[in-house]
Amino acid sequence: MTTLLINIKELLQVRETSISKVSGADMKKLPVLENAYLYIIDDVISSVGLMVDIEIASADKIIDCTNKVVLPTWCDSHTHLVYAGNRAQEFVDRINGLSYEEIANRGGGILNSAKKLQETSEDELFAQSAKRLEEVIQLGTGAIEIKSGYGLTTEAELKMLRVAKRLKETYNFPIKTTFLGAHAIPANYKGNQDGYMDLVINEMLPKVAEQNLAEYVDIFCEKGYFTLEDTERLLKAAQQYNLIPKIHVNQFNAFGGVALGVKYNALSVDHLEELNDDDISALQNSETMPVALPSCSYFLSIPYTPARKLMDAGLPVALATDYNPGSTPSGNMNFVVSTACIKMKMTPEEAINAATINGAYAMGLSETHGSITVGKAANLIITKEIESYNVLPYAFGNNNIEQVLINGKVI
Ligand SMILES: N=CN[C@@H](CCC(=O)O)C(=O)O
Ligand SMILES: [Zn+2]
Repeated sequence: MTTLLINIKELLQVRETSISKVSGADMKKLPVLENAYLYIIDDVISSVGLMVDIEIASADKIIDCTNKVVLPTWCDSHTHLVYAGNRAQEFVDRINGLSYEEIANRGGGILNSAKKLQETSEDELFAQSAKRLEEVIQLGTGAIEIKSGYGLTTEAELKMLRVAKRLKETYNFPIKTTFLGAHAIPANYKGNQDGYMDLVINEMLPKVAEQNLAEYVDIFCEKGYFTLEDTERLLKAAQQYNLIPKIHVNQFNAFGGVALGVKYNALSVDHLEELNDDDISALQNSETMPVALPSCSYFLSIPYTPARKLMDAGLPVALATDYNPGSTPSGNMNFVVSTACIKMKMTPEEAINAATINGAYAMGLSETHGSITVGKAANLIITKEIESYNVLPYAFGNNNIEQVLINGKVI
């Protein structure tokens, strides 16, 4: 099957040679071909170029992209998309004055989602999650990471990861899975944090590895959740199973989680709403991707990750949704890109780099996704007719996507 996109007004993120990520001042550079074509054979990009140079005369399917922008699909490297029900009541409680922390202390928050998930059958959990996945694909997401962490018992954690695996198989879609058993201390372990860490490390972790259910390991390293000691214990134990860290750090407090992640070669450190100079120094000369989650900052009214500070220090930044029922009930990467521009003062070029190639890096997918490069997966967004790609972040809240192609097929 061959597909030819012609008359593309702007073809974004065209990289002749594959790069793994972009950092610092390079994030301002977004390579664009104007009046371009793109040719797909089966599920991969076969050639790209200017319309004036096109030599391909026919294809099984031709898509006219006059006045439209084409770009690689979004790479959403941080989600909790597999969850049960919602926490709309807590949203209302927050409007009425309770803080995220107060809600969690009353047994709401993550524990509320864990209770719901434990009571939900695997098939029902799959059905709810599949609906969310289908929705975000229509919004232009073409690769995604999914965490466990709303199970908090061995059985429920495994159930979440099995559901993520089934999504991957059912949709033939790039999904990376992360074991986040250390997301919160369940009520029956209150006052026995070490006991819960023992369960995570000695029972959950080996089963996750043995059943090949995750590639990454995560922990919510935060005051009131898990300490630096817990984090180090987990990351050390995970090494023997070759589970790579991608960790929640610095959401509310900065106390050394970033440096610890770097020490254990974390693929990414995520959140970073609070960030100090030591964190920046730790990230310099590391291969760890800082990941910002602006929709979470928006929803919880907490600070935005200082992306400018990171980029000015020569570092890369990736953008992701954090899709989850508590702090970010939205998997919309278009909103993330807009919010990064509007609130974090990222330029459209920086935000698009952060949401494509750098997101791919944060999932270990930059060899196959995240740019328009010959040989990479033909996962593409075709916009509606727009003046330029600047309109994507500018027209926040609008859906400017007309078509999404996954593995070369319009979905
Ligand atoms: N911060 C930790 N975990 C999630 C939110 C969890 C929840 O409130 O359900 C996050 O990344 O924001
Ligand atoms: Zn998260």
